Order: sequence, then structure tokens, then C-alpha cells
Amino acid sequence: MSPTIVLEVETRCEEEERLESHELHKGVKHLCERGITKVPRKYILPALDRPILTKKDDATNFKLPVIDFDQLQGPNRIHALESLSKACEEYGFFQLINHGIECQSILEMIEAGRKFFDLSFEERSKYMSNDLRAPVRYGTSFNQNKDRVFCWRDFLKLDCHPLSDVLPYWPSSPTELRQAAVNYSEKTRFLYLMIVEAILESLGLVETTKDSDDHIKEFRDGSQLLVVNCYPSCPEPDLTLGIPPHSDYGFLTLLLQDEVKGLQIQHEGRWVTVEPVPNSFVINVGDHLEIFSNGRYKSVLHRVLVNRLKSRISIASLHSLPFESMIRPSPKLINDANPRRYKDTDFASFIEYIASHEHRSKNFLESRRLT
Ligand SMILES: O=C(O)CCC(=O)C(=O)O
Ligand SMILES: [Fe+2]
Repeated sequence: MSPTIVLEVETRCEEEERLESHELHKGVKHLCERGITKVPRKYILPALDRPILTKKDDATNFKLPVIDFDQLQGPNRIHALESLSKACEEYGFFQLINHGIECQSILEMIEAGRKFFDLSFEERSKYMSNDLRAPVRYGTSFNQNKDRVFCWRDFLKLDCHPLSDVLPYWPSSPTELRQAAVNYSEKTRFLYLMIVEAILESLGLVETTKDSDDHIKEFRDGSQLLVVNCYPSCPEPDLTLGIPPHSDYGFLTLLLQDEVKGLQIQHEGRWVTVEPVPNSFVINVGDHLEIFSNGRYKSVLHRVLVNRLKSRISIASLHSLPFESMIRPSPKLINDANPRRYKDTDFASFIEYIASHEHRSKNFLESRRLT
């Protein structure tokens, strides 16, 4: 072993001796507050799973499709629907611009999320829970009870539906969090329903927005989970990930990233970075929509890189069908040329699956596929 490697191993060991194992469960913000200078071994990915961080910016040759929400509402709807359909088929992701949610609501939500992670660990830890159905959950990694290797993220998950039932459980500190999250969740929910209408139309399931009313009922009652992701700066970003490759379980995710990049999606067999675009949402197809569209729209793998110098916050609004709904391919999208590709599934089986399996990329969706 070279002298530098010996020294590195020694520093890592010394730091780890000072860290008791239960401290890893307190999250990465806590580790940073303890002043670590090396990534503890629990976070080090096997060499093949590590990200390759290059200085060269791959964004110059990759652009996510952009959908203009204004155009979806205007006389150009047909063209905007074609672009939407192409984006969901080929990328599983798109940027939404001109979405109509004021900057103020967005900034207030990001700021409130940031302040939550600036609270003392004692204050944050009041919301730690192993119950996957708890209305509020603060935690770390992906599934901290199962992950063999931890990832470099802490999270606050707020169940948003029905608001009146869950609100009393939300953190009362920082004082502005509840109001900011109520406002933000209501606005993103409204936007989500408008996008669902467009998606149903793009799949040829409704002729016009007028007769989409019947179809949209089930979506109106759907669940919504706000996830505030906090990725502190990381001393060795090439050894770990903020979130490992995964697809989102629900129907659609509306994601807000701050100005620090980190999100990568799998496209044509490589990892490409999604450049943050101010005032836009990154929207992606979830497993429910892939199943519902009988495989036409793709729930695509994505992951998050961390940064040596900057911390990053993102806010994901995950929208799913109601807890008790059965998710199945739309009968109108099944025919001789397109046989049914997925088994029926529901929320309970998903919860059971993630509670009992270690996270491995698209495994839940794979388990629902008919061969
Ligand atoms: O932070 C990001 O950019 C992505 C977060 C994400 O994929 C998730 O919360 O499911
Ligand atoms: Fe995700």
C-alpha cells in the first residue's frame, strides 16, 4: 500500500472510531456538523456503482424536452400534447416552464425546508419514524433500515392528503414551514391535476378536457407526499451518491431543484445531468403511469450526485393514485398488438415490498411485469 493510501485509511479509521454506529442513523447533516473530513465506510459504494465525476459538462449536448404550460392551455394544445407524449415516451422526464406558480411560493417553500435542516438535531429528530405511513418522517439515506450502503441525503417527508388530517402532525418549527408547505402543496396539486388531464388526452383516453372530468375523479383523491431532500456538501463525492438509481413509485413527480445541479437521469444507456432551469419544474413519469399507460410512458431511472463544495436542496412532490386504488393498465390501451404488460398492483403491496427488500433500482416495477 502506498504511504498516501495508508494515511487515508488511518484518517478514515480514526474518524470512524469517534463516530458511534448509531450516529450514522442521525443523518449526513449531523455527520457534517461533527466535522468529518472523510466519508465513513458505510457510505462508500462498490467501485462499479460509483459516479464518474468529470469536469467536462455533459449538459452541453443534453437538453431535457421543455413543455410550455401556457401552450398546453392555449390554441397550440395539440402540438404541446405531441411534445408531451414524445417526452414521456423517450425520456420519461421533461422541464415544465410557464407553470403559473408564483416565485414567492416556491422560494418560501425552499427557504422553510432549508431552515428545517438548520434546526438542531434534537429538534429535527422529533420527527424520526420507522413507520412508512407516518404523516411526517425525518430520516436519512434511502431506506435506512435496509440499506447496506447509506446514501448522502437526509429527508423530511410530509404526507399532504387530506390536509386537514395531516397538518397537526407537521413540524411546528421553523414557524413558517406549515404555511409554506400548505400553500406549496395546494398549488402543486392543482398543477398536477392539470398535467394529468393533458396526459390522459395525450394517451388518447379522452377527446377533450370536457369529458376528462369522469377520468380525473380518481386522481383528485390521490395521495401526495412532499419530500424535502437535503444533500450537504460531501468531502468525497466520487465515493457515494445523494440517492442511488431508482424510479419513482407514483404517477408523476413534480421536482424543484435549487440552483445546484446533481440530478442525473438514465438516457440512451448513459447518465446525463439535468441542468437546473430557474422557475421550472422537472416532471417525471412514475411507476403507476408506466403501468397505467401499459408501458408506453417510461418510468426512468434517476440518481443524485453530491457536491464537494455546495449543499443542495430539492423538493419532490410525489403524486400517486389513492392508497386503496388498484393500479392497472388502462383497458383502452390493451389490444392484440399491445397485450397487457403488467399485473394489477396496489399501494399496500408496494409498502410491503420496500419494507422487506433492500433498494435495487427498478425492482418494484420489474416485479409487476408480465413476462
Ligand atoms: O434531488 C433530486 O434532484 C431528485 C430527488 C428524487 O429523485 C426523489 O426524491 O425521488
Ligand atoms: Fe426520484
